[in-house]
Amino acid sequence: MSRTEALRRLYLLSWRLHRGPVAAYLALTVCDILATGAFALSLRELIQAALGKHLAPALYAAGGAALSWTVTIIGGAARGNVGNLLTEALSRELDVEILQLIGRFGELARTERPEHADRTAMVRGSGEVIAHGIWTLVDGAATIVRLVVVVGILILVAPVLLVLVVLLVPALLLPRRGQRRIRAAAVAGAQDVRLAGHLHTLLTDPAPNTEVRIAGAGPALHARAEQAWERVARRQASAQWAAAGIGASGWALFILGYTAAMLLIVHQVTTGRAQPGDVLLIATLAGTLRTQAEGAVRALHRTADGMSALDAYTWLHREAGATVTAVSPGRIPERLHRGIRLHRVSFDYGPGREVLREVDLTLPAGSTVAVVGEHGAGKTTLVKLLCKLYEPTGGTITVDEVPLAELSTGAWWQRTTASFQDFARFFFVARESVGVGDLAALDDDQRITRAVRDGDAEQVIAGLPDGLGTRLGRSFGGAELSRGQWQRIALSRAAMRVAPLLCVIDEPTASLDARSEYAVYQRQLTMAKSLAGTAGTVTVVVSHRFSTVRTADLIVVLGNGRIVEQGDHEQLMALGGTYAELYRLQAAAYLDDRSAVQ
Ligand SMILES: Nc1ncnc2c1ncn2[C@@H]1O[C@H](COP(=O)(O)OP(=O)(O)OP(=O)(O)O)[C@@H](O)[C@H]1O
Repeated sequence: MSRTEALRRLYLLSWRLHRGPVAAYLALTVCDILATGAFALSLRELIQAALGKHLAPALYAAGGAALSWTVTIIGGAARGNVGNLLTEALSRELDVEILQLIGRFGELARTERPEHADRTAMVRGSGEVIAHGIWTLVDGAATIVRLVVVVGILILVAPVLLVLVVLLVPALLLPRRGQRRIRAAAVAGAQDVRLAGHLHTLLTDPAPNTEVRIAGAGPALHARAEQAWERVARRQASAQWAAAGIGASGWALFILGYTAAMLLIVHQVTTGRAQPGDVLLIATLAGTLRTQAEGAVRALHRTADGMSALDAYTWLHREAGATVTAVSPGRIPERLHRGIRLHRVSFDYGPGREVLREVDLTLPAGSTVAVVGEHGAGKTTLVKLLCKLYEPTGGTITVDEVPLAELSTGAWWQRTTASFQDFARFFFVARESVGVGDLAALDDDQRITRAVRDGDAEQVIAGLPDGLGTRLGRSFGGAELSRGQWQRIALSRAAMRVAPLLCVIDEPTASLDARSEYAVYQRQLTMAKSLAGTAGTVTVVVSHRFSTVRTADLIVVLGNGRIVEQGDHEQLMALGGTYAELYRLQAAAYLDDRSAVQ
């Protein structure tokens, strides 16, 4: 979508939303332009009639000037109010649309790129700036028409004053160059603004702030945030000064021209080639010219902000469009018959950051697969590839022999459930916090109750004052949960879908004690078995605790981006490799712990 298309679209949207106010705004704008011309002409008549001592024409001209002045003042105020109403209505629509567009980004790799994050941060919540810019643009156009009217009258009186109009051009155009500098400074500082925002979150959000306080890192983080803001302020200040200098040089030329024109008219009056009234008229009109030109420049400034946000909005449309129009000819099977296969799959987060290297792996339909390995081995990356959150940079993933890349991302997500270690906390009532796992079933209490059971969260819900109707999250006056309890809510959410083809549980029990972990895992296994019968679901569990995953059908050990070992528990123990060594180490540590307790 180009800028022109976006403008056209937004004006049409405003027209559809508020025909009456749009029509009123345009009518008031036309009246305002006419009133400006009428005022200047009435003034001229008034001066001529007064100098000629003609009372009646002087009175008519005075009436005309008063009327046009009234239209300018009252109409201007009304136009301001109607403009605000239009801006507010459009900004609400835009903010909703912007959120929807951001929500359409499928692949994480793209959204994680810093330049992508910067532009998204610029466009998020910018509905008001865009809407304001859209209506300021109309204002600017009206100001330019008013200028043309004033200029026309000026030239009628004294053609030599055309030079003033020529001198207005640099005065009007140079500030745009200054504005471009200011916009470039905003773009260059976007990363620092985000950094400062992140540091602000660390310093103010209760969860990270606890850690920050205990670590005594507060002052250092404050200093970093200050440095980031200082960099932003320095860039902006230098751009603002440069813009002010450029703008002032344009106006200096105009003032020189204005002084010369006045001297010329005075000279013409003294030599009898012009009337004394012309001096007054020209002084008034030149003043109006300057006011209108300044108005046009101000409108340009305000429009420039709106246009830079509009550019980010058109970029957002293009990015979201690219995601939506991706060809997805493959059909998602009703149930899995063969399973999911990785053929020489590689993935990197950027040049030189390869995390997975030529991984070959078969996840048979109906199986439970455990992925284990050291920190940073690539376990989460692997399951995110299966979830189609990233596209492999090499090789292919197939679902019953259909390449995953050919399946629509949205449709695949409809048949996927996932619970990650950095799970989300929805500060809604508990019913919604679970039900959001399958929006279509948000009102289905039976499904939600079953999901709560499958997520082993029955006790959590029972402990809440209004059960499933309790609001969660203290920041909204609701009940606060422990991390482990939030995690059970997340597991319940993941259990909402009826027949997923892929069920991912990444570190499902990291916040739970050993007994709870065992119970949850058993429950997940039972669920996996039942889903395997319903839809041939592949359940992938990522875990560091080998004791809990020993019953999985297949255990995959990742190391250095490759599969080091795979098989079931007995096979891997018999192999006597990494798995066997780590399993024995964990078991010994557990026994030591127990004997220490006894
Ligand atoms: N979004 C990202 N951008 C860039 N690099 C990333 C990103 N996510 C992970 N990595 C890098 O990829 C590597 C593998 O990370 P991944 O989270 O897949 O490991 P993991 O085995 O799940 O680790 P853990 O057991 O600690 O959760 C790490 O070195 C990490 O730094």
